[in-house]
Amino acid sequence: APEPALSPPGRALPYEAIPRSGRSAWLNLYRFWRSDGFQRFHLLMERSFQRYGPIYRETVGTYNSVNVLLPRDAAQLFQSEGIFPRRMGLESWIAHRQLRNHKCGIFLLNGEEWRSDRLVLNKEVISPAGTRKFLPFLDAVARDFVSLMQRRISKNARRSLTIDLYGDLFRFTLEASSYALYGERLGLLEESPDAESQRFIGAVETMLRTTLPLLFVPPGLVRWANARLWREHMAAWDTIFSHADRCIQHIYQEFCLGQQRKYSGIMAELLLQAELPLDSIKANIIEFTAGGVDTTAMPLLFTLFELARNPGVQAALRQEIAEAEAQGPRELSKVLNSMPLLKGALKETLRLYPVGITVQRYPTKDVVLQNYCVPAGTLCQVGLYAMGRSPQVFTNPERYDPGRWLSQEDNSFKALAFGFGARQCIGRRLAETEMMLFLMHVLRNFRIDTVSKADIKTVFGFILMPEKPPLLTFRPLY
Ligand code: HEC
Ligand SMILES: C[C@@H](NS(C)(=O)=O)c1cncc(N2C(=O)c3ccc(Cl)cc3C2(C)C)c1
Repeated sequence: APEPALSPPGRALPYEAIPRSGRSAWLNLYRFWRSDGFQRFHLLMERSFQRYGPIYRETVGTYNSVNVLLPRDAAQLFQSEGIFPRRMGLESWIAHRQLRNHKCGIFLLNGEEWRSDRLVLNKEVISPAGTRKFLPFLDAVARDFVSLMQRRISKNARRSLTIDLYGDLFRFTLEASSYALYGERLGLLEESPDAESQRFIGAVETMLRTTLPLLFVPPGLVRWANARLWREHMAAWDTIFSHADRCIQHIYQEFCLGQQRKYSGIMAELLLQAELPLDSIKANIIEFTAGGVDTTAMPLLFTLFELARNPGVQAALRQEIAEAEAQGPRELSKVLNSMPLLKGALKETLRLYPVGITVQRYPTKDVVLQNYCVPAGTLCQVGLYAMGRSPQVFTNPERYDPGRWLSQEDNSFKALAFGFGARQCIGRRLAETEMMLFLMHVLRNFRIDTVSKADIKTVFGFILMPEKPPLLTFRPLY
């Protein structure tokens, strides 16, 4: 076969020369729809990288994307994101906001509108100062979770507890994020959790599940083709908004009555600062409330499972926690910063189970990826799931080894689970501290075991989740 046409040195190959997955866009869409391809989107991407190499182009229906998986290509892509980084829009979510005449939060906004809201929100939600203020709230909820488990264990003679933690983890993350956001306990970790909040958790799950088939198809078509799915999607959104409205009303009422001076959560700080109009505060708080449940519960479940099937790692973490405690009572943020192995465990979990399976950008100027010229405005995606399991990027990728993140090797652009730069996940510090505190208190009080050592199958349901939740056993250490 003739040698592939190599471009003269220094000249990038044309865009059209990028390897393509599947010829016909519409046949791809049909195949996706039929084979439930959306649920296995991350696995299909991994296989495409194995077939076509570190860059390929795919067209599914009206959606066209250039996909990369190597850190240096991610770095190249982020260098050309401009000052208003942009991701793929979520038409069905925007359609709901327009239909109900709600403002959009920063996830759905773009350009100047996004930037002005984001800069105000950063101060309370992701800055070190903001994080230090809501940290104690998350610590209180993590301690309550341990008490809940101890109460349950004391109720059975075997002094251990084997349960499907799914529901409890959703209650924990909603309780924790709501306390940080509203300064109010929902009481989800008590014996009889509040029914309305349970309905909210269900609505977030339904909304995320019904978002999936809406991702790649214009909402107008879906409303006609599958009215029931559309109605279910809208009803879930309405439940989410009415729950958040209730919480916001409580705060707003108290805020108008008298300005208490001590910190009482992110929402109160935003009202006090008055740098955002109330309807913008509401739109963003709703995104944080709904976006703070499944996104953080799933990595906790995956971490507990990996620690259960890697007892050596679990013991090393318990040792690090004990040493951190032995240094005497200190400010919580200092305690968390003295547990690098626990931070590495979270990175390991998000490497193998990235909640958001890709990071997307539209480059604002032509960019060269893998020596191909990609024109400005082309949707580009970094395949996080494929990157995290690629032997080209990580040695022994299948091994759950938190220590790999502490070594001297260059890990830049390898830990992208929260995205990158000015548009990275604004909930990053909330999620990280919530997970660190949860694991610190749980590992200090219990040993985690699991019968099944087999890999968990994952499905993509707008967030990456287990096909079947693993059964875990909690044994008290004392
Ligand atoms: C409290 C809310 C909240 C939590 C908790 C949260 N997120 Fe996010 N996340 C957001 C919002 C809001 C955005 C959109 C930010 C923007 O567009 O400015 C976002 C965006 C992202 C993005 C896209 C970033 C980019 O560069 O495009 C990724 C990836 C992400 N989150 C990952 C995660 C992971 C992983 C977790 C948990 C382990 C998580 N998020 C938990 C609110 C949250
Ligand atoms: C899974 C990952 N997808 S991503 C952003 O990487 O493509 C992700 C990361 N961080 C936050 C989210 N959110 C949700 O889950 C969610 C629910 C309801 C609303 Cl109103 C807003 C949200 C956001 C977008 C905050 C989702």
